[in-house]
Amino acid sequence: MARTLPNVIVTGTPGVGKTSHCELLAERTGLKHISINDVVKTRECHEGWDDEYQSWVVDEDKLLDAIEDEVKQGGCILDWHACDLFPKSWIDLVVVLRTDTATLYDRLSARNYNETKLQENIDSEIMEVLLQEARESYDEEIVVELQSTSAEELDTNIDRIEAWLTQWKENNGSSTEAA
Ligand SMILES: Nc1ncnc2c1ncn2[C@@H]1O[C@H](COP(=O)(O)OP(=O)(O)OP(=O)(O)O)[C@@H](O)[C@H]1O
Repeated sequence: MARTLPNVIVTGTPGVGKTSHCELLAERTGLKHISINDVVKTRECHEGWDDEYQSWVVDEDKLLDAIEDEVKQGGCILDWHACDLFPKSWIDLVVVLRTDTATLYDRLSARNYNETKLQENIDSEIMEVLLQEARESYDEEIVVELQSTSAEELDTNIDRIEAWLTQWKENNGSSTEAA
């Protein structure tokens, strides 16, 4: 069944601004923000807690099962620091947020991340790990890289995604539906 609303992934290194973008985007468009971190925790899609990395060890099959019905209906914004596990057939746009190293360092330090976790995330951003993952997993025309260092960039990014959504609805014959 064709979706009448698209599904969007907002991804990037932890601290780059995914939650900030998804919350604003959901408010402005009516699309549903699905925080995968919350799903993993509340629906127990994990195999326990990793003390070194201070994060859950995710059970990807269980996670996909947990969100499949909802996502297949369309109109979801998937917010996570990984993207390659979501089937291509589910996804219409992949937004990869980026920021510079100094900004990311400040944001993650403010969260009191331990040294291992902080360094791993900084390295990941420098190596463009998420951007590569997105480009390898989805068609290049649906992958968009956006800067998220300033509040102005956040606003511009939301405007761009909103404009893309309007266009998607026109192209898919759902422009008269409520967002
Ligand atoms: N474009 C931006 N301009 C200014 N501040 C930003 C921007 N994006 C994010 N921030 C700030 O950076 C911090 C981290 O943002 P946020 O929680 O949205 O990141 P995240 O990518 O969702 O992190 P995580 O993956 O850990 O959930 C917050 O304090 C937020 O206000």
